[in-house]
Amino acid sequence: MKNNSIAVIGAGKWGQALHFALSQKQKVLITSRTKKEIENFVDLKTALECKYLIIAIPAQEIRNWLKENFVFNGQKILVASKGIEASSGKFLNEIYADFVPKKNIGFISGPSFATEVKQGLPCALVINSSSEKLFEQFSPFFPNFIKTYYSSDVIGAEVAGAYKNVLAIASGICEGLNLGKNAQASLIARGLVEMERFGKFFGAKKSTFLGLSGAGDLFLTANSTMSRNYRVGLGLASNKNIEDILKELGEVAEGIKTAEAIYNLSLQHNVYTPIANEVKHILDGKNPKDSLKDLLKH
Ligand SMILES: NC(=O)C1=CN([C@@H]2O[C@H](COP(=O)(O)OP(=O)(O)OC[C@H]3O[C@@H](n4cnc5c(N)ncnc54)[C@H](OP(=O)(O)O)[C@@H]3O)[C@@H](O)[C@H]2O)C=CC1
Ligand SMILES: O=C(CO)COP(=O)(O)O
Repeated sequence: MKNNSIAVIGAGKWGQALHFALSQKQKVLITSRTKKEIENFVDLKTALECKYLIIAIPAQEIRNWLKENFVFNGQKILVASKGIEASSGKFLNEIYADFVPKKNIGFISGPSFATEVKQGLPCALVINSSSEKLFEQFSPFFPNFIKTYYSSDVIGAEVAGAYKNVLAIASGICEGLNLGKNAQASLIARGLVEMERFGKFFGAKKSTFLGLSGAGDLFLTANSTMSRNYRVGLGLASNKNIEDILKELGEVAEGIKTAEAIYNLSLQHNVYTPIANEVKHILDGKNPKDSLKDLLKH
């Protein structure tokens, strides 16, 4: 393994933005499923030989990708994905735990649209890991326009990053139905309470939901057409079917599968998650106006 070598795995929107950002300070390799014309693009084998890896592939694909491609040989890893595996209800840290020791892995969270990061606009991110040393190792790789914070609340950051995608779909629906800014602010505020309730059940800290990973990323994503999940919500409000919405989007919208995961987990553990449940029902074909009536019921 080469000392201080870094590679990004997954050259989608976020992988490419992180590659751009980290390349400001040092040479960073990048690889992906599909070969791309990007500087320092290498094959997967070469990337896996790096000491530091940043993995940016969709949450639902991670387990298979790890099974088929990954061999642990001491690498330090940052996970850039945000989602919960729908087929199992597992959080990403649980999936990675079968392949990588906990002290070798961290999870990125916080408000960070790839498009803005790729323009070098300022942003703040959290590196969540049981190991503060891992944060200290990765932090110097980030450019001056990204401020990094450390948190040990891995589960809190994971729940926040995944849940806000579902709430962004809900917020897009709210906007698409022209329900007004009062309704949208209420939805986002209640959504924050809901994600905290869900997170606390799994051991998350309240403070995580009030910071960058929770309120920060939620306010960003649930308020902007730059969010893919928000755009899914807009499409659902105009009665488009989900296949057409996804074809138009051409990129991942993690909130779709995460809504299913939250719905199942909340049923299993009896956690009250009314907004996420309605998003799941709308994705399954319920009329959004009926969902609204159900959410407003006393
Ligand atoms: N975009 C953003 O602003 C942010 C995104 N994220 C999160 O990062 C993750 C990735 O998002 P993003 O990059 O935007 O998504 P994109 O849809 O832009 O790209 C996803 C990438 O994942 C790769 N991929 C898909 N399926 C597989 C698979 N089975 N095996 C290996 N690679 C696969 C694809 O590679 P290829 O193109 O080579 O086929 C594709 O480039 C998501 O979890 C998202 O929530 C987090 C913060 C910000
Ligand atoms: O996570 C993101 C910003 O922090 C990106 O959100 P979308 O996937 O909805 O575009």
